[in-house]
Order: sequence, then structure tokens, then C-alpha cells
Amino acid sequence: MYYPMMMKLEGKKVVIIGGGRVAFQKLKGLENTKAKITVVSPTIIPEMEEWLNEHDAIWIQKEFEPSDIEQADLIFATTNDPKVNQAIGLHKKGHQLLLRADHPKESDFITPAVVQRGKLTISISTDGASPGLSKKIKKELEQQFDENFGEYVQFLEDARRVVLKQIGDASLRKSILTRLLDPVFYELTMERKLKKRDHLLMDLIKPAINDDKNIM
Ligand SMILES: C[C@@]1(CC(=O)O)C2=NC(=C\c3[nH]c(c(CCC(=O)O)c3CC(=O)O)Cc3[nH]c(c(CC(=O)O)c3CCC(=O)O)/C=C3\N/C(=C\2)[C@@H](CCC(=O)O)[C@]3(C)CC(=O)O)/[C@H]1CCC(=O)O
Ligand SMILES: NC(=O)c1ccc[n+]([C@@H]2O[C@H](COP(=O)([O-])OP(=O)(O)OC[C@H]3O[C@@H](n4cnc5c(N)ncnc54)[C@H](O)[C@@H]3O)[C@@H](O)[C@H]2O)c1
Repeated sequence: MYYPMMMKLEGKKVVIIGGGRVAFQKLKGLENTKAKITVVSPTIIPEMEEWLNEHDAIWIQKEFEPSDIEQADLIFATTNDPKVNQAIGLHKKGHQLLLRADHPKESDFITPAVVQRGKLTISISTDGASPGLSKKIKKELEQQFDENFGEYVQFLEDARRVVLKQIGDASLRKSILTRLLDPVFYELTMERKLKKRDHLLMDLIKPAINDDKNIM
């Protein structure tokens, strides 16, 4: 089985070989990672050209050569020529991580389908068994978690920071953080009743701060 994890790519060098639909799908997935991205391909699809014009990434218009991946941390081999994808695999060094879009068994990692709602990331993978199923489940989850869900996650992050800062007692902290997940906070965020929500948060935190002072 592949191991699921969230990877920090800021400053890492990512090289995508190929400029078709699959390459573009992988490229879009790198948005906001602050990776240093290079695309190597004689042709790219128009959507990709548009994306590259709007982002800080480089397109080198040529066929793959081993020197293209010398400095790479992460490599996406997404050409439509299995021989080229294989050559990329043969030229990579042991510590470099490779995804071969045509050959999961020869890949160091695979990409899941992703639902992004602000800081919430839901990744779906079938360990390569059925990418179409991953996409289908993604569509279902997109309905379940509407576009404003990120705002709720942001509220939880802000509230959690206050709790972590203000409440020293670990078990009290844990109990408040659990109560923070009460659906009422989600509902009030979605209904945009933000004042009422923040009052409720203070009602929850204030007595705990006092209790905590008594404990200390
Ligand atoms: C989820 C998603 C993420 C993304 O790409 O970012 C993704 N594939 C998507 C779509 C999709 N891919 C394919 C179809 C056609 C239907 C079908 O074949 O089932 C569709 C559906 C469509 O396009 O509608 C064909 C296909 N895919 C792979 C092979 C090679 C092979 O299996 O050997 C072939 C055959 C090529 C051929 O026929 O030659 C391999 C992989 N595809 C993966 C991910 C990894 C496993 C993910 C998992 O564990 O589930 C893995 C192993 C490696 C990788 O690429 O990371 C993205 C949906 C994103 C979205 O839309 O949100
Ligand atoms: N992992 C997935 O999700 C998935 C899905 C469908 C297909 N695939 C596999 O990925 C491959 C690519 O799919 P696609 O739809 O993007 O194909 P595509 O034909 O649209 O694009 C292929 C790209 O590779 C480039 N290319 C060809 N030879 C090259 C070389 N020597 N050096 C650099 N670039 C080169 C072409 O210029 C083109 O931009 C398919 O052949 C298939 O094996 C994977």
C-alpha cells in the first residue's frame, strides 16, 4: 500500500515532463505549494499555457533529456510515450521521487483525487485500483462539503488558537476543543450569524479560563 501524507513543497524543485491533459492535472495540483516548477515538453495544451502565464513556473519547449531532472526533488513523467517515461525512471537518482503516470508500479508516489475547502483537504485514493472511483467519490464529497466550508475551518483554527493560549490545563483544553466541534458553530458560520457565534465561543471559553485559574 502507498503511505498517505501531506508534503511541504515550498522551495522544492518539481519537474513535469509532458504537456498534455495528465500533465496539466498534476500541475494544477501544485498550485499554492510554492514549489519551483519546470515543465519540459515540445507542446503544451492551451489551458496549460494560460496557467503558466499566470503563475511563477517555467516551460522549456523541448523533448526530455536526462539533464532536465538532475536537480529535481519531485518528477512527474506524464508523456504519452512509455519509452520516454521509462527513460526518466532509469535516469532518476535514488533519493528523487518519481510519478510515472502510465505505470504506478514504477512510481515512488501517486496522486489522490482532492477536495479542497480552505484549509480542509480531503484526499481520496484507491491505491491505484480505480482512479475513476476516486474521482466519483470526490464529486460526492464536493456536494457534502459546500464551498464555504473553508470559512468554518478558519473559525475553528482561530478559536483553537485562543483555547491553546488561554487554557493551561490539558484535560480542560481537550474538553473545550471537543465542544468547539458542536454543529451549532458550523450552522452559525453558514448563516453568517458571526456575532452570535463569537458570543457562544466566549461563553464556552470564559468559565474555563476562570476554572483553570482556580486549578493553577
Ligand atoms: C484521482 C486522479 C488524481 C490526479 O490525476 O490528480 C488520478 N487519476 C485521475 C483520473 C483518471 N485517470 C484515468 C482515468 C480513466 C479511467 C480509468 O482508467 O480508471 C481517470 C478518470 C477521468 O479522467 O475521468 C486513467 C489512468 N490513471 C492511471 C493510469 C495508469 C494505470 O492505472 O496503470 C490510467 C490508465 C491510462 C491508460 O488508459 O493508459 C494512474 C493513476 N491515476 C491516479 C490518479 C493515481 C491513482 C489514484 C487512486 O489511487 O485512485 C495513479 C495510479 C497515478 C497518478 O497518476 O497519480 C484523477 C482524478 C482527479 C479529478 O478529476 O479530480
Ligand atoms: N495518471 C493518470 O491519471 C492518467 C490518466 C490518463 C492517461 N494516463 C497516462 O498518461 C499519458 C499521458 O496522457 P495525456 O492525456 O496527458 O497525453 P497527451 O497525448 O495529451 O500528452 C502527451 C504530452 O507528452 C509530450 N511528450 C511526448 N514526447 C515527449 C518527450 N520525448 N519529452 C517531453 N514531452 C513529450 C507531448 O508533447 C504532450 O504534451 C497517457 O499516455 C497514459 O499512459 C495517465
